[in-house]
Amino acid sequence: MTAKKRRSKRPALLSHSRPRITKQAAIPSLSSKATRNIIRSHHQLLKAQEAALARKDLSLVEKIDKEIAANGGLESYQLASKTGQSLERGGDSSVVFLDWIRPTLKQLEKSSQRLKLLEVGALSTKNACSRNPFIDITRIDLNSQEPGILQQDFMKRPFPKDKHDYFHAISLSLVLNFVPNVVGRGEMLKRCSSFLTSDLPSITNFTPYLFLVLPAACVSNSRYFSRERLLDIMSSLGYIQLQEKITNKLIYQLWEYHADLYRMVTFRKEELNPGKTRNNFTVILNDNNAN
Ligand SMILES: C[S@@+](CC[C@H](N)C(=O)[O-])C[C@H]1O[C@@H](n2cnc3c(N)ncnc32)[C@H](O)[C@@H]1O
Repeated sequence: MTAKKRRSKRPALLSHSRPRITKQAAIPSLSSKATRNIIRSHHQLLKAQEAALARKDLSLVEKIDKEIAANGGLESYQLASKTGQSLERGGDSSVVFLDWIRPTLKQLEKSSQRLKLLEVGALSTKNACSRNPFIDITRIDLNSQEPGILQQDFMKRPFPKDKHDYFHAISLSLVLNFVPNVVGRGEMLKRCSSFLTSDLPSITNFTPYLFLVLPAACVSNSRYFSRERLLDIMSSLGYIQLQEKITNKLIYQLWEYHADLYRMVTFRKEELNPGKTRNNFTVILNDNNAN
């Protein structure tokens, strides 16, 4: 009898992502292995830099800065992420969001109002949401790749001053996991609600949305995080989960924001799923009222 070759079961890595869900044109220049390596290495360097910063080791911070630049910096990371969105090995996550909010958009068809969407971490002006006539998108990114994307750090975006500065929905697709600082991730989630409004008169009792996409491994294979922990955090921030889709690589969620449900709770880093092969992804939420 011949011995069957056994495939070793590796734990899911955070850099593996993207299901096939779009007809977008392929960007064939990078192999999927190269794409994964660039994404993984960028995340690792940001994480190492964050740790060096916490230790006030400024020479290491500078050294890592140079290493990031030598690897092509944020631009090369964005190219790798875009490749992940291409037909060959990925998908445009906004297709999922669009599918979920179609009934809402249907209600806007007979009105002149549009669903105002803030897309944080936008890599393209041509995704499915951008092509929908009932959505009015504002796109921002730390490093803008196109004229239709405003170069802006969401964490520094000025808080709304009048009703035009609010949004009916925010998309955070593969952005939260990009934030290297675990407290910063909590701050990012908290900050979203300050930009959301339920003021959409054409729809009775409209409630604003948050569309969240993360690598599945963040919730399925982390020592310090889980779907339940994410649900607890989002509930404390006033969100109710409407939709969820989990693939081998990504978790997509649609949340509805209710300001009256907000009850700030502190969530610290704690071991939820022990295991040597797990990753360390987590989100810390501090009760500091710093919205
Ligand atoms: C992996 S890409 C994801 C892009 C796209 N949303 C997607 O789903 O494929 C992450 C993007 O988020 C951007 N980003 C991360 N933190 C941000 C912040 N605080 N403000 C604006 N953009 C941010 C990065 O510059 C990067 O282009």
